[in-house]
Amino acid sequence: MAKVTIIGASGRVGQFAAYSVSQIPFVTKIILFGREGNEDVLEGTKWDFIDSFAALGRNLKLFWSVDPKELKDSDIVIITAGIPRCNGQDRLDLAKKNADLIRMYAEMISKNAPESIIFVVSNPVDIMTAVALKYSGFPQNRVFGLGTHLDSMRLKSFVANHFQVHVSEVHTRIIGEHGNSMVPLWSATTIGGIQISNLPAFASLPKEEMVHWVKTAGSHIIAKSGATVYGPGAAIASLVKTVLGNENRILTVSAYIKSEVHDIGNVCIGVPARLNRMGAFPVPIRISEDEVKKFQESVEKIRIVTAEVIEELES
Ligand SMILES: NC(=O)c1ccc[n+]([C@@H]2O[C@H](COP(=O)([O-])OP(=O)(O)OC[C@H]3O[C@@H](n4cnc5c(N)ncnc54)[C@H](O)[C@@H]3O)[C@@H](O)[C@H]2O)c1
Ligand SMILES: O=C(O)C[C@H](O)C(=O)O
Repeated sequence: MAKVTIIGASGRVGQFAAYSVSQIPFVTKIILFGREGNEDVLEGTKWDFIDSFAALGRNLKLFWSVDPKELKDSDIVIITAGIPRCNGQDRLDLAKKNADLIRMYAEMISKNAPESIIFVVSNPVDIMTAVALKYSGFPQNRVFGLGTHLDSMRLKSFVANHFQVHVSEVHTRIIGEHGNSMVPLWSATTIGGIQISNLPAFASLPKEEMVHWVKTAGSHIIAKSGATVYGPGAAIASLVKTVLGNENRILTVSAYIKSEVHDIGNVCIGVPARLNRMGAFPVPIRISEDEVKKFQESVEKIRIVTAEVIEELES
């Protein structure tokens, strides 16, 4: 039995995330939360969802609201509200505009659902996670962001295709910024449990092209269809299932690190974390020298923008 609230439920990602979350068997209550003025969209979406539940034989309670009090007793609150980037923009261009909103929602969640877990999706997700952490006042494990989970899924799909294996045979991850400075961890990539560099086909793997595609996948999709929706929505639901199902899977989310990756820390960024009913717990890891260098660069980039955004919020 679990209650999930989606803030930004009138938006594209919020709607598909809500739909994907509604398919998790133990989710029994969903609140589609939106801002005043969007009541009609939320009302229409609610009834559309209820039709889908009838068709699929799902039995759960689903409401919409613009009243913060309805956040009460949420087990997890997903924040998808915020401006998305347009064709040609970088995710970091959204930082200052979305920070005010995330701050407002973090304070609202802290007041109305003080025991919940906050799951940030809005971009730039690493910085918005830091803003949500600061202004909710929640412990570090109870605030995390989608981070590089979606990027890791994108890479996984390419690797599985290249090796002609089912995606479940591929374990790979990308750490760092959900953006240009992301770092693929080939040292932590296995296929069928075998370290990828021990497979002869690794030599012909077009690694650079694959990573380039992962880095540009979001902008490519936005340029063609206007928004990324189904990838993020499904990725969000799989993390919600992992957390609420207390699965203790290790997935790559944006979380506050202290010193887990070669003593680099004091920032929210994409790292492998154990996810369970208490939230996200970064796993101490050791990676190759080259990967550490790139991760450090990614961290410093995010650290600077995070500091600028928080400074502006405080002024
Ligand atoms: N982390 C990821 O991997 C990932 C993936 C996809 C989208 N995103 C981000 O999610 C966010 C939403 O994307 P989308 O495509 O659903 O956008 P959208 O424009 O379809 O929806 C935006 C939502 O935010 C709400 N919103 C916008 N400004 C608001 C304000 N000032 N006050 C209150 N609510 C406001 C809207 O009402 C709507 O519900 C964007 O920031 C986007 O970049 C992140
Ligand atoms: O690329 C975007 O702006 C949306 C999202 O971060 C994504 O990677 O799909």
